[in-house]
Amino acid sequence: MPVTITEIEVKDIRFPTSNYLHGSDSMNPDPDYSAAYVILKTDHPDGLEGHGLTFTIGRGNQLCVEAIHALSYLVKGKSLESFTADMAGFWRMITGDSQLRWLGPEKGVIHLATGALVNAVWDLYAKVEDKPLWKLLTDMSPEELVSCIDFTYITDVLTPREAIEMLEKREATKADRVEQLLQHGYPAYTTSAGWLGYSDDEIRRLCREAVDAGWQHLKMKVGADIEDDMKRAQIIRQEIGDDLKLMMDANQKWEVHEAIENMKRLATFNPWWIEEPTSPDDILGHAAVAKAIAPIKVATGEHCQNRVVFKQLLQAGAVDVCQIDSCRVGGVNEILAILLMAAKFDIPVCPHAGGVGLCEYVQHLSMFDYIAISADMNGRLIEYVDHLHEHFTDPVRIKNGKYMPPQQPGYSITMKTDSLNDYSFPLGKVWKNDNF
Ligand SMILES: C[C@H](O)[C@@H](O)[C@@H](O)[C@H](O)C(=O)O
Repeated sequence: MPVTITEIEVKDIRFPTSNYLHGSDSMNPDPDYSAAYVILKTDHPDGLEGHGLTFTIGRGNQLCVEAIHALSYLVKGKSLESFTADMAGFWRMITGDSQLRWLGPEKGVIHLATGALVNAVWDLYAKVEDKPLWKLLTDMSPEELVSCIDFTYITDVLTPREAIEMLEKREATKADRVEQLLQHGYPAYTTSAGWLGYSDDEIRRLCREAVDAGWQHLKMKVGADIEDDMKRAQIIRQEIGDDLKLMMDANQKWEVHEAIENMKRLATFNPWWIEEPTSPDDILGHAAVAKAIAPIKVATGEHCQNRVVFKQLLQAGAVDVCQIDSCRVGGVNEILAILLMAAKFDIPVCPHAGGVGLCEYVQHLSMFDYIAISADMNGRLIEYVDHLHEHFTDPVRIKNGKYMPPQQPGYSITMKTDSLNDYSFPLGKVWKNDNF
């Protein structure tokens, strides 16, 4: 029975910094985590809806909400089947709209909005098929998966034929990896002990708690002040010992030469990777950093605009760890292209998840990557931050430092109705007494 998207609601959801207990990073000192949230209402007899969001911060959310409104005419009144029959065509229709394309193309606010809308369609698709998104993707044939991808501008590194061959290689053993995941989960790392702004005692306490909870990999923020970074790294190493992996994240703070100089100093604490050492647009800068600080790895991707920029990061040897972001690029379709390109270059994918709803989203992507593309969990981790999960109807489940596969149908991004009401900006109960 065809399912029609009858109405589209877009909400401006904001969580004041004081509502979740963490410090900050070198570029976002006071982030009100926010979601430009979209609901696709349908005529499905069970009232199924597609939900999607894009993670932004505070005031920026408003622009994203407006951009989703602007795109929604492309989806409203259409049937889900008209999209799923040609997923790549659906994606091209959204990103190629001649009235809106000029705003990007495929970058910035309009592409964040694309991510929210496209992911909402995938959420609806998975709910209609009664499967969690990772399983929906897993059950697709190589041809079906490849038919979801827009290969425009990437055929110099990946053709549809090659993508099908890569996926075919994994077909026979997919079921074993599903079993493995259901039993043991997917490895993760925590960012929660490493924010800026904690006292030394708090850092020690958070590190101890993280070690006791079974975390083997921890990430700390750097970039505000190198002396402070050295001091905090020393405290963290004292608490977690030499064997656990420590990652560092500069959130784009440094010039290329500063990144190299600072990482040569921080090397004494044996960091596994440095994340976003400089501008996310500076591919050659990342390549220079990677060359100068090896064997410390360079990780980036949470602000990478689209598959074309990912392609160049990979081609230039500028990235050792590919950090896809489920909302910044244009949703599941574009993520599939990036996962396949990363696999071709033999670069592990460790998704970015420090935001609202990102953990809920990216677990599906990493699990699918393992089952159908990489077939490997070595050196691959999903980021975990421990706040705001209580707002979701199907929050992530972590056991012994591992993500357990979600079981409910959809893309795990549906927020509770009370949360949507209370945190709506500016009239939800959390905001309504504030003066703006
Ligand atoms: C403002 C956010 O919390 C960022 O600090 C966060 O996304 C971060 O870059 C991360 O890697 O998790």
